[in-house]
Amino acid sequence: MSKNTQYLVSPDSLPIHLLFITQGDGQIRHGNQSALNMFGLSLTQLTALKFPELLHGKHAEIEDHFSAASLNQKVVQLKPNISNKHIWVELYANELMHENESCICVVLKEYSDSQLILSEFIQTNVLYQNLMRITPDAAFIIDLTGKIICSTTYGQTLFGYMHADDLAHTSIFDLLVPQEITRARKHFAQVLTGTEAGMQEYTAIRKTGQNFWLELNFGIIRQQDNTPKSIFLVARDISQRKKIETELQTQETHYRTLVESARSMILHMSPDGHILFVNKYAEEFFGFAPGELVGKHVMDTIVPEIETSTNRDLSQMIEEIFHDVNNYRININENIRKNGERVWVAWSNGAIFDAQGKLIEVCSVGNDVTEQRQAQHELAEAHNQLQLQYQEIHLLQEKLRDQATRDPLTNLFNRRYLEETLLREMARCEREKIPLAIVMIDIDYFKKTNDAFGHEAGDQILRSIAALLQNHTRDEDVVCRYGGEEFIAVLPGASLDQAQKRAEFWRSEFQSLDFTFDGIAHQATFSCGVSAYNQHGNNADTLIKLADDALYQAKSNGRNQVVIYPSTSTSIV
Ligand SMILES: Nc1nc2c(ncn2[C@@H]2O[C@H](COP(=O)(O)OP(=O)(O)OP(=O)(O)O)[C@@H](O)[C@H]2O)c(=O)[nH]1
Repeated sequence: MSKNTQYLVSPDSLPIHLLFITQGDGQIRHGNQSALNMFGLSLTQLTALKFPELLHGKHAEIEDHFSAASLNQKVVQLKPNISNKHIWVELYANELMHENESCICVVLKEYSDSQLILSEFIQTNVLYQNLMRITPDAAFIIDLTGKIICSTTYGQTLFGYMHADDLAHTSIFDLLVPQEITRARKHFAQVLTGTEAGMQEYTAIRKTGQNFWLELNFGIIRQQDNTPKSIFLVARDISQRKKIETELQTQETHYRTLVESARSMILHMSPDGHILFVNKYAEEFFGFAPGELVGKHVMDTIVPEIETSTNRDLSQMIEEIFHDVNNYRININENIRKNGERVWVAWSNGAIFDAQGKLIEVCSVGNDVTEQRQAQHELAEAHNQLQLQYQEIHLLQEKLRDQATRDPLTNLFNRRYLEETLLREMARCEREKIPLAIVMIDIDYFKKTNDAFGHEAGDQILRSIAALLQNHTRDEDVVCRYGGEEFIAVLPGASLDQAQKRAEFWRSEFQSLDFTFDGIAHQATFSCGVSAYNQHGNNADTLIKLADDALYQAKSNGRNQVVIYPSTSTSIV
């Protein structure tokens, strides 16, 4: 309105409280019917007053000088005549022409109950006033109908509002999704009647329309007579917590589904060995009813004291598992069903620690390996059997090999073995640059002995020579029965001279043996021919042949003597 505006509508017909006062001294010039009603005064009474006389309490800032600017948007308390109650009003002032004179038109806007409460609240309660100023929470003062009187800055931004006034007069219930309102009102009513004091969770709605989780916690602000005056409300955005809770719940559901559908036994034990949890499969496997195992000690239910096949003390094992579960990451042990049946289970164990690192549970996952164990057992048995059979076969082979290489009468190696050995030993001596000699032995007049005392006597002599040669040769020497009464000794490392000496020793020893056949004393002798590798020849046949030649020479010379083949090359020794 401009300064010189004349109004055409009668102020009395307007449903608002209007006063016209003179600028400067505040003399009331006019009041409309609505204003007269509010004050309970006649127009004459009202116009006899100056504006300050209508005020309750001190309002120094507007008492000195009255102008539209000084009055506009001031909140004041008035004292009407009609009641003892004082009225809070907000003034909206402007200049205009009244009966051709410039004056101030003041609209008196009555404060709502909630504004009144807030005004009183702020003036009277320093604690809450400060609380609202400093609290980082979304805090609200609401009236007893749920209308917001004031809020902290975070209270506004939580709901997506920018200014304090945006939320004023809004019901807290209108900030929730519609389907939550009934429950919230019930909660609120319970708070007021004192039957429900706690906090509750709701789905709230932001200015943008976005939903979010909210926790509301109501506290009653009481008057001196203990009647509720208003509500202090703290609202918390719990969306993040709810998200985590939902995720946890989902994970828990997944875990539970996994655990309950698993075809493995899953068991949690406390550090003293009591069963804290066991899945359905484990209950069925061990033959217990649902819930029957929980609370029981493993040693009283599924773990026997002693393992039957190994005699292992299983109570000791349980103790050790809790002492250091890492040593029992995997353990296969005997368990026992409710019906007493023994079963084998492969358990894999893991420790569960609390935040302080203390072991609080052992979680074990088990699989029935009874059949595998049985199969393993049978396999081991079969393996043992095979091992035995193999040993037998090996012995038999050894025996057969022995039989194939040994002479049954004297147990000396036979001619075939000699041929193999001689070739091998010659090669070795060649490699190692050591000498090798052979001695060929033939019993003298053996035919006569046989003829005189029988074949058995001859055999006895043959066995005696064999024993003599075996007892007086080195390990690496090889003694063979070469023919009927012929023997060959292969002497690796022996020079011609050493071989001769050895043969001489055998000859002399044999000569001194006393035989008695049919009660008649008998003395036997043999002759020897000696040849040496390289000196006389460098192949087996030649070596044997030359030894035989030397032997022939011994026989020709009269027998019972050792002859070495005449040297044909320089000795390597
Ligand atoms: N008892 C017995 N006699 C055997 C065995 N093998 C061969 N003889 C006998 O040995 C004798 C060998 O006779 P001869 O070859 O004439 O040789 P010798 O009688 O010893 O005559 P010299 O060698 O010239 O001294 C034969 O009578 C064979 O029967 C045997 O395994 N046991």
